[in-house]
Amino acid sequence: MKSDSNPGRDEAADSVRDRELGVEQNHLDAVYRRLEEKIHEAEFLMEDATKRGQVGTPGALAERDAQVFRAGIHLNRLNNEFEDFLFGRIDLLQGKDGKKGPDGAYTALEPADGTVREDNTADIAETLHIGRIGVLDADYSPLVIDWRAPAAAPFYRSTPVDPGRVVRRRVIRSKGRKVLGVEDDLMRPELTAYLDGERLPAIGDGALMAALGQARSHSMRDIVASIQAEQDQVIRAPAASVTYVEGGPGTGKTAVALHRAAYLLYQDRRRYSGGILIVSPTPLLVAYTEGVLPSLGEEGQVAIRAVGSLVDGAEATVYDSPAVARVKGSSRMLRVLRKAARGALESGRPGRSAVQEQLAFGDDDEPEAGPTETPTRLRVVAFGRRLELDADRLNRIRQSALGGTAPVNHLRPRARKLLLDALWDQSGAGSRHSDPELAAELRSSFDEDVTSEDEFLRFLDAWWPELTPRAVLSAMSDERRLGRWARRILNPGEIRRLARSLRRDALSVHDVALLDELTAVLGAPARPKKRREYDPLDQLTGLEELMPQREESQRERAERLAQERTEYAHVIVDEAQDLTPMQWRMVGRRGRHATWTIVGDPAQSSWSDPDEAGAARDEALGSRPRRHFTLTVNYRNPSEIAELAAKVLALAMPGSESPSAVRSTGIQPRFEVVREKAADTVRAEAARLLEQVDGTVGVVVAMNRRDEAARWLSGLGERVVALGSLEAKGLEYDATIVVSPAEIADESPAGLRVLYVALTRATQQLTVVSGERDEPDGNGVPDLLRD
Ligand SMILES: Nc1ncnc2c1ncn2[C@@H]1O[C@H](COP(=O)(O)OP(=O)(O)OP(=O)(O)O)[C@@H](O)[C@H]1O
Repeated sequence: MKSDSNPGRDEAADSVRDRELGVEQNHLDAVYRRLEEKIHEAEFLMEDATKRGQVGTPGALAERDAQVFRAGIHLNRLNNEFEDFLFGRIDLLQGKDGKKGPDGAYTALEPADGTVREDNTADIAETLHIGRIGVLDADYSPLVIDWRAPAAAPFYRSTPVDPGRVVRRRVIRSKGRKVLGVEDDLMRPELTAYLDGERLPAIGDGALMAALGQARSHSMRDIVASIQAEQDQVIRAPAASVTYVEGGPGTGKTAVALHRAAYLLYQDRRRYSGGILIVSPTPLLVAYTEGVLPSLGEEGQVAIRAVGSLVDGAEATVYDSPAVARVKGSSRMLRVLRKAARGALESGRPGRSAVQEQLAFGDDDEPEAGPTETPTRLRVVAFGRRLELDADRLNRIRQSALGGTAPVNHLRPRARKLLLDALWDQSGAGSRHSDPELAAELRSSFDEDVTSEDEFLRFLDAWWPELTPRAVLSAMSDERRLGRWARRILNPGEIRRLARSLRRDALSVHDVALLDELTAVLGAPARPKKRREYDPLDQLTGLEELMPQREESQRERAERLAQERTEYAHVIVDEAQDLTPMQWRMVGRRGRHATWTIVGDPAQSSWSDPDEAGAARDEALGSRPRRHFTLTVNYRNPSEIAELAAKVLALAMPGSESPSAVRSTGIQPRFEVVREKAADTVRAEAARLLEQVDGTVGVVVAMNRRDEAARWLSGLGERVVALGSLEAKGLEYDATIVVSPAEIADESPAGLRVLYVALTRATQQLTVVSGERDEPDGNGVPDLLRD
């Protein structure tokens, strides 16, 4: 790791470094002066807009609104205290032509002929500073180029093999308004370049290594200052259709996906006002990645949701056993759910109202005991006559209504109409008038007569209740009934396990996809309309739609819109290899008209049947063309850890290649064997690692040991956490302890791939703790990790 206090640095180098820091400090000062001017401008605009509001004509009010909105966004972005707001700089040679882009920078990628002189010297023609958002000087020259602008691309794309116009790439580290350090990479090391007659120096050992060596916290950092060329290709890939990215552990897939969201918004904000959805496998990964987009200046338009929280109101964190998960995730469930939706209707009225059901997603909610008895007879009095439909007739009416293909809840009006037809026939009133107009009038008053009777309404509610997804799911917890609905689709063991798991209180991650499917099968119940705040101005002007609600800030408004959104303009799926077929259907419904970015690694898949999931994914994506990318460099694990993990990869997916690790630490993984109690061994090792690293320590255990492992670590502080194997997805720690590889590998048919995930979480140190089941050798190396 590079350090600013390298003792070997001589005085001359120190003075060059100080001078360069001074140069960057001057530039940063100029940027902040300009930002302050812009903030004042925005504040003035806001004030001016508020005054317009007092004029009160519809035109002035609409204009006020638009102005407040724009100025508000501007202020928000400028006031955001960005850590290292300005982070990069490139020094470039003269371009082939003299054309400039909208950001004031020259557009040519290649240098003009003759720019490099025969003695390998050249002059720097252009210097660009790169930052989180763009800032133009008062004369419209670029003070800072937004990292997503085309002019910033060479900062990421240029390599010594293909340098383009870039001579030197510099990463600037600052805190608040103070420049702390610079790291230079020379893209044309053979060249002696001059800037304003002075030789261009290079400081430091390179930005990437400096970034990778930093201690990890429980939040992911953006990589905007050190995005690598192959990653940049993905981030800036055109949004059309499907961008498909594969890469091994630590290749930056999650980081790239997040930066791509920010890039797409920058490129076409209007188009993505339809929202970007990022689907993440676990709430832990959501929490870990949540801060990255705000650090890039983006909030509001992007929703990061765990796959267990995609359905409104559901917040599932419970994991099913692998055997149950395999059933719930399989596309066979589709047929079971369709049968259950119709079957639940015949079983009778659910115990709670639709509104209660809507609210009944919380973890502590008891699922219902199941539907109450369905009525077998309808008796009403109409036109003074007693009318009655018996069980047989009712059954025929129900079958006829169900003959339609519409969602079950939407067939209720049809069933009601068929009931009324049958009662009308029985009443004999149809023969009273030959005049069609009079007959129609009579029929209409008959219908009114019947439908105003409490008896009829009660009957309809019980006989054709409005079903909610949750009610159907709880009806499926009855093994006998589920057996009927799942006959010849699931085997008896699967039916038993599925029914038992649905009797549990809390919703599991896999239940959420079932609920979503049921919403589609049943038809969405009408949402209660949200009441708007009363705004007297609405009454005056009639500009309801244009006026923002008075007490709602822009951020709240963006959040509310995001909450209400069910479809998105772009969908990004992280850890896509883990989505089950039923989850692909759920995610697919949210992006029916979207463009997509899908990132994943088949070697890390915890789903047992990748082909089945692949088919569901292809169905979700339809015939959209796909653009494939592969990321090849592991930025997380040092080579010592990557080599150990590669042994499991060879078992999990023979023949697949590991990404190459970009650095080595010289520290080999350690092997410990449980002597008496796992608790003591793991706790002692965790305490040791906490001493060794500045950042975090993760202890990964088989899923059924999660709670136990948390107890082992109690009192060791917040830097250390215990995780079930499936929860480790996507996360990283300075050091990890993987407890019993054999237990993790035996958890499910995908166990070896899950173990591969567990072994690739550490940025510095890894300890493997083995029990008896791991059959450790004399050095403590478990069977699965031996050569
Ligand atoms: N260009 C880069 N500069 C600095 N750090 C980087 C770069 N690319 C990736 N990293 C870091 O490498 C680590 C791994 O990145 P990330 O989690 O995005 O990888 P991943 O491919 O999603 O991994 P996994 O498949 O194991 O979940 C993170 O700490 C990330 O910040």
